[in-house]
Amino acid sequence: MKHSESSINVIINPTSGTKSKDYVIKCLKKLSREYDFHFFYTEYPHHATEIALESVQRSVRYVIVVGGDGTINEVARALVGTDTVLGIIPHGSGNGLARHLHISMNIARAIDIFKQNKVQQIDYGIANGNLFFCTCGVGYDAEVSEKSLNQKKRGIMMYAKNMIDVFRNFKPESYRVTTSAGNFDGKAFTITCANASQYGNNAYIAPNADICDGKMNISILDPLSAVDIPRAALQMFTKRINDNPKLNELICCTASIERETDGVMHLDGNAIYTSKNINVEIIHKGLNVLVP
Ligand SMILES: Nc1ncnc2c1ncn2[C@@H]1O[C@H](COP(=O)(O)OP(=O)(O)OP(=O)(O)O)[C@@H](O)[C@H]1O
Repeated sequence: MKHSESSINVIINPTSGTKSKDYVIKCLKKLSREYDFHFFYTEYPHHATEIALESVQRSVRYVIVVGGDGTINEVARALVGTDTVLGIIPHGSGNGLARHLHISMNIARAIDIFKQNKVQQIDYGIANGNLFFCTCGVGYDAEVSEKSLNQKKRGIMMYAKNMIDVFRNFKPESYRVTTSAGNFDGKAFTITCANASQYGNNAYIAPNADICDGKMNISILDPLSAVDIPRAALQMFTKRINDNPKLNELICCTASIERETDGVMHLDGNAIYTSKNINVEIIHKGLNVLVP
């Protein structure tokens, strides 16, 4: 790995999203007289973390991700608490963090971020030792993420199919959520700890979440039946989910979620298995990110 403090490491996940990465590489290569880009292609899950860790060790100033929220998570977890700055060229299926930060989905405009060099410190979350930057949660969303694990096909159509398949057999679990802002006790469709306001694709689960306030917005949806889904979906895409009478919101820095058994949890849309008790906390302004 060739590095210097002025170099910019670009980590490309060739499998993220549904579009070819050729155009973005071509655009970046056009700028190679002005910027000292070094390109790295991920070859397997978590490879991005290894490349990012090595970049930090070598004091690389910027690490740019060409990928989606999963790749961003793998890179950003190596950058937290360091001076290395994360750049995002959105190329995933949902691009929740990029959308929250108003980074353009237009590649040429997203690349313009280098020229402005505006750096913002953002918060991130830790759930049972696992980092997240957008959202983490349990319940329906986590089960949909679990179904998407190891599926080769990506994109919104695949995700929509998984959502329908999971909904058919979904049984809400009972939870106890304890926070300094209040508690929740009962069955829930989904519990989402939102550092950013959306899951991706402009589906806003916590429209008022502020990524720099040192807090998370925990959105808890009571059990939903099939007739409740169209309204809840419409409200998510129009930033009005807080109008839904089945939504409970707790805004806090730390939370404990207790459920009936160990099970699945998602972090930025990627499912992992964890214990029945989940401790979540927000770390204030722990990551430097290039923003428009
Ligand atoms: N070469 C590779 N082969 C298979 N999987 C990979 C490879 N490189 C990275 N990955 C995995 O691909 C996963 C998905 O990437 P990513 O989340 O960026 O795309 P996405 O799911 O399409 O977008 P989004 O998360 O925004 O919806 C990551 O979790 C990462 O571990």
